[in-house]
Amino acid sequence: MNRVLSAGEVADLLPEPTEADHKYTRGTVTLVTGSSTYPGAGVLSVGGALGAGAGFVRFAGSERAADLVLSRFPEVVLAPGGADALVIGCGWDESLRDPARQALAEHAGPVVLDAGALLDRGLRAEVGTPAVLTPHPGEARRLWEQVGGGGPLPTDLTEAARALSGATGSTVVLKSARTLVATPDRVWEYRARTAWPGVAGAGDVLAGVIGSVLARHWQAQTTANLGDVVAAAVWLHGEAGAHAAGLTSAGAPTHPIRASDIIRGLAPAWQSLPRG
Ligand SMILES: NC(=O)C1=CN([C@@H]2O[C@H](COP(=O)(O)OP(=O)(O)OC[C@H]3O[C@@H](n4cnc5c(N)ncnc54)[C@H](OP(=O)(O)O)[C@@H]3O)[C@@H](O)[C@H]2O)[C@@H](O)CC1
Ligand SMILES: Nc1ncnc2c1ncn2[C@@H]1O[C@H](COP(=O)(O)OP(=O)(O)O)[C@@H](O)[C@H]1O
Repeated sequence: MNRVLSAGEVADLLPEPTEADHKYTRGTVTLVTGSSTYPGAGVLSVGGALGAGAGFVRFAGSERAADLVLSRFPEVVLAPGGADALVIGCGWDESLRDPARQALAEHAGPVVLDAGALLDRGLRAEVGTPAVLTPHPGEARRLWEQVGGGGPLPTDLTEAARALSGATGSTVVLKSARTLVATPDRVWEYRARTAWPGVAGAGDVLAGVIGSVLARHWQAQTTANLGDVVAAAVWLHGEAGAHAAGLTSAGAPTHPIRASDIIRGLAPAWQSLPRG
């Protein structure tokens, strides 16, 4: 039976900052995303990281993407420095491999590998645990072939996510209308309340959101289960998409969205969490 987080459980996993918090205690994230081929993915992943509560966001993608990121989000820092969590891969091309390796060499915390980065064997091998891989179904099939899964990837999404997690030893986020988060021994599920978030760039936003939530937990050294933390991030992103599409209550009429709208939906999704 897949675990489905309640809004109350998500609220506990996404705590509000306290008076004692400051930008560094709230989690720092570095994103190696947005190649010159796909600069927009850099902007979208950074937007996800900022909108999910990180206190400090660094960007180490291509120069072209960096210009776009700064013009949209001047709060982002380009100077190198440490981070609690790394997000690598959204809008990947080969030019991001060197900055990714450099960031990994100095890093001990959680790493999110998305898009082309999760299919790069060398890079995967350089990531210590905990690693989070975020394939869509096409990437999941290619990853399964790479890790020598034997036979086709199971068609059942739960089995597929579990198999990929077992074969890679990583937490796997298998994305679709139903998103499965799998660790080798457990599976979480988030079922989207509307299909509008299935648009280009939505997964880039998600990678940033996961990195942001992981950074906060790593920095605070919480004892929360990694799968629970990632599942909470998936919930926040999914509910942000629902808010963006106008689905504020069950049955409300909805409308098309673009991935940038999901970033804007993160605030009302966060605000909808039951507190106290
Ligand atoms: N604004 C930007 O900069 C943006 C940049 N982006 C960046 O673009 C890069 C390429 O990413 P990508 O996902 O577009 O292409 P790719 O990895 O080749 O896989 C596509 C193939 O997989 C399959 N497939 C099956 N099921 C699927 C499913 N549910 N969802 C999706 N695919 C599914 C299907 O193949 P089929 O099943 O038809 O054989 C399909 O042809 C990546 O770095 C990304 O970050 C994007 O994020 C967009 C916004
Ligand atoms: N039918 C759908 N309903 C709701 N969400 C969807 C649907 N299809 C895909 N998504 C979501 O959209 C995102 C797509 O991610 P991905 O395929 O990596 O796109 P991109 O690389 O363009 O960002 C994932 O978060 C996935 O859960």
